[in-house]
Amino acid sequence: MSDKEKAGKAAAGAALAGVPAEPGAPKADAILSATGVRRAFGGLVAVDVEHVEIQRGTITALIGPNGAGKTTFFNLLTGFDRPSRGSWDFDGRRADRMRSFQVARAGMVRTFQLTKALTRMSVLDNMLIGAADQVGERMWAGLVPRLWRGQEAANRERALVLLERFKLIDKREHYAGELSGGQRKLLEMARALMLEPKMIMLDEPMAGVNPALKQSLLEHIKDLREDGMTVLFVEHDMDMVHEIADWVAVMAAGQLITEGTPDQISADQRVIDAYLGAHHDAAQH
Ligand SMILES: Nc1ncnc2c1ncn2[C@@H]1O[C@H](COP(=O)(O)OP(=O)(O)OP(=O)(O)O)[C@@H](O)[C@H]1O
Repeated sequence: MSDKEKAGKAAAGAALAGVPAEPGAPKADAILSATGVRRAFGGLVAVDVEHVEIQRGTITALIGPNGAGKTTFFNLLTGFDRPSRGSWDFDGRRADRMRSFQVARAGMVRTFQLTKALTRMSVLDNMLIGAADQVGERMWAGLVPRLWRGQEAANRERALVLLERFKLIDKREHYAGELSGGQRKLLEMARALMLEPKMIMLDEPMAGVNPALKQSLLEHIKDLREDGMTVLFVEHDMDMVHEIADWVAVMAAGQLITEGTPDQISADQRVIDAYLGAHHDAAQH
């Protein structure tokens, strides 16, 4: 472990010391604080979170069985979906009425899986529209030539620095579709960083990544914290959660059922039941 990583982990641990392992636990310095967030699709309540706070400068994992509402909750917080009710503050500003691009501008940025349209663009073009796609990828894809002309040199410079950091610089003129699964994940993260976020939200950053690249991705995620960012990520792989998360929030059937350190969560009977319950249900279908 590098000195920088040790310092980052220790600072995150100190910030969370004494926070009770219970849903909605207050944090000393919450960058995000959400209350009464509910999203129903017809009769199905996908998200019903009473209260949650995310401590600034930490890596928080959001876990829960399939269909727990994790992705829907991400979509709500980042303005890509609208709640049935609820409110939240991000970095001291009311954010629940913001549109997705306003949320991104305020500093809360999520990664997106590379869609078909993006895989047909070069890696560098993907970076240059990295900021823009938070307002709707399809709309912006058509504007790339104009962006190219109008772009500031600073954007290009930043893109190249990030591609270097994520070891994708040699691929900059390649189609994104030519990248391996792991390299795509790196590109998704690098694109989100074009916006210089304060908080980055990663949806299953390890899905489809081979073991060789997993370690490198983990290091990149820790670096985000060491650079002062707050990280919230959805993940199913508990080994990974143990390795990098300072804190874990658990959702089941739309609700936040508990929070705590990775060790506390692994030992929590409610968490074990939630996962076993989900498997049990699946087995019955
Ligand atoms: N647009 C939608 N219309 C109707 N139902 C939806 C919609 N989006 C999500 N749902 C439902 O809401 C519930 C929560 O889904 P969500 O994708 O948020 O769960 P998740 O925890 O991210 O699951 P996974 O781990 O499988 O990705 C599911 O029952 C899902 O079928």
